[in-house]
Amino acid sequence: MSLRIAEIFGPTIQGEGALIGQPTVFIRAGGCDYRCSWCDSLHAVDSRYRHDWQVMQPDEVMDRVVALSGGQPVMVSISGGNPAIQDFAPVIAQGRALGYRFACETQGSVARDWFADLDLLVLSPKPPSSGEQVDWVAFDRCLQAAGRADRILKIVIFDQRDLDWAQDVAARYPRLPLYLQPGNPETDPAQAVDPQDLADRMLWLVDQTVGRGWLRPRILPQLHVLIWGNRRGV
Ligand SMILES: C[S@@+](CC[C@H](N)C(=O)[O-])C[C@H]1O[C@@H](n2cnc3c(N)ncnc32)[C@H](O)[C@@H]1O
Ligand SMILES: Nc1nc2[nH]cc(C(=O)O)c2c(=O)[nH]1
Ligand code: SF4
Ligand SMILES: [Mg+2]
Repeated sequence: MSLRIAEIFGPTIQGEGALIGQPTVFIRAGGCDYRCSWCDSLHAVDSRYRHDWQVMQPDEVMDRVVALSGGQPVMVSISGGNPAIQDFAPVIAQGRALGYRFACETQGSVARDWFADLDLLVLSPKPPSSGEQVDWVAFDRCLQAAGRADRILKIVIFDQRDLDWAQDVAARYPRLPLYLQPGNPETDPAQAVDPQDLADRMLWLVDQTVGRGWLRPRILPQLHVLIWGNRRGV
C-alpha cells in the first residue's frame, strides 16, 4: 500500500513531550481528519498542499530514513497530519527489523492495530481553542490499540478554558503520564516567532499549574520552536 508523505526530515532533536531532546527522524504523513484553528503543520493537512506530498512505498520511506540517519537506528517519529488515517505497519516492521524505534503523534480520532507495534504512542486530544471536538469513544479505542506500547497524553494549552478542560481530561486518565505545552499562536513558517511571547505563555502555564498546586503535569515548551522558530523540516 502506498503512503502520502508530506516530508521526511532529520535527524533533528525531538522538540516536544516525553522524548524531548532525543535525536529523531520525522516522517510527516499527508492528510488529516481535523482542522485545528492553530495547526502548525497545515502543509501536511490542507489539501491545497497535496501536490507537494509524495506517494511513496513503505520501503522507499524506510530507505529515506536510513539514508538520513546514516544507518544508525535512531528514534523515528511518525507525525502528520494524522498518520492514523494511513497504514504505517509495513514501515514500522521494516524499521524495527533494522533496529529503529518508533513513536507516533496523533490526536486520537482513529485507532490502528499498528499502534501496538510502536515504542510510544503520543495522544494529543484537542482542547476547545482548536475548534475541534474529541470523540472519546474513538480516543479510548486508540489507547486500547496501543497494547503494551508506552502511551502519553500531550495537551496544547492556549488559555484558561483549555487548561480547565485539560484538568478534566487528566482526571479521566489518572494513570497516563501527562504533558502540557503552551500553544504557539504564530504558525506561518514565513513569520518569525516572538520569543518573549512564548516565554510569557510558558510562565503563565507554570503559574496556573504548579503555582496553584496542580503538580501532576510536566510542562514543556516546543524546544524546536525556541531554536528554529517556525521553520519547516527541523
Ligand atoms: C502537527 S500535530 C500532528 C499529529 C496529530 N495530528 C496531532 O495533532 O497530534 C503534532 C503536535 O503539534 C501540536 N501542535 C500543533 N499546532 C500547534 C501550535 N500552534 N502550538 C503548539 N503545539 C501545536 C499538536 O497538538 C500535536 O501535539
Ligand atoms: N523537532 C521537532 N519536534 C517535534 N515534535 C513534534 C513535532 C511534530 O510536528 O509532530 C515536531 C517537529 O516538527 N519537529
Ligand atoms: S490534528 Fe494535528 S495535524 Fe491535524 S489539524 Fe490538528 S494539529 Fe494539525
Ligand atoms: Mg510540529
